[in-house]
Amino acid sequence: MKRMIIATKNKGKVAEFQQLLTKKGIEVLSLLDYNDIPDVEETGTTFAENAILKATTIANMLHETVIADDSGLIVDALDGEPGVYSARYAGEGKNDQANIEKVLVKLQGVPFEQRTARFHCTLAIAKPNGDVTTVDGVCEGYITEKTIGENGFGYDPIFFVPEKQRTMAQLTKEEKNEISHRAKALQHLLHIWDKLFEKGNES
Ligand SMILES: O=P(O)(O)OP(=O)(O)OP(=O)(O)OC[C@H]1O[C@@H](n2cnc3c(O)ncnc32)[C@H](O)[C@@H]1O
Ligand SMILES: [Mg+2]
Repeated sequence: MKRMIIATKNKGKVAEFQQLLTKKGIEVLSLLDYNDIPDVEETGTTFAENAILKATTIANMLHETVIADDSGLIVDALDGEPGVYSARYAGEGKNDQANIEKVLVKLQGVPFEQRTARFHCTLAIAKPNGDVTTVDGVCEGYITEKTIGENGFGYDPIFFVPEKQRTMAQLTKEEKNEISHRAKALQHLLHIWDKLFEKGNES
């Protein structure tokens, strides 16, 4: 396995997959390397449904094995919101700033110890023959009261990571990849990698 296509148009995700997979000798391509790939409509109500939808649609379109990532932020005090709707929480425009603002406004007055949250990532790996497998990763933390840090993407500036005593947006890419939901899911996938691609099982 010399290269892998990640079925995403999210630059932040691509950068993280690149860092994680390049050190395994795998070149990462994404949908940003292709022209005219339409957005897959995320009609599922779970991360797994959406990850499978994205992976199988793109594997079928490109006739290649691909990995799709469906992920999001789950805030306990908001009954699990924004959850699967994380990318479009404040509207269809996928505006990170507006999404963050909406979470912070809804959590106004909620004390720190009740601001527990987690990032969830489901990865689906789909082969052109229709085989699909999913793995998950979770990262626990707290929602801050204001944005702190410049790195990462999405909700990283309001996600405090107890292990690192900083927000996700204050971590380097390497530090985020030590603890993130995405890195943990990918680790699970790499554990079953040989089984997925053993002889007679490649296509
Ligand atoms: O569907 P693709 O093309 O992969 O890109 P997307 O940005 O739409 O991705 P999702 O549908 O999986 O939505 C996930 C959203 O959850 C948030 N999110 C996921 N992982 C995150 C991370 O590591 N740090 C911060 N926010 C994250 C962020 O707002 C994402 O836009
Ligand atoms: Mg999406």
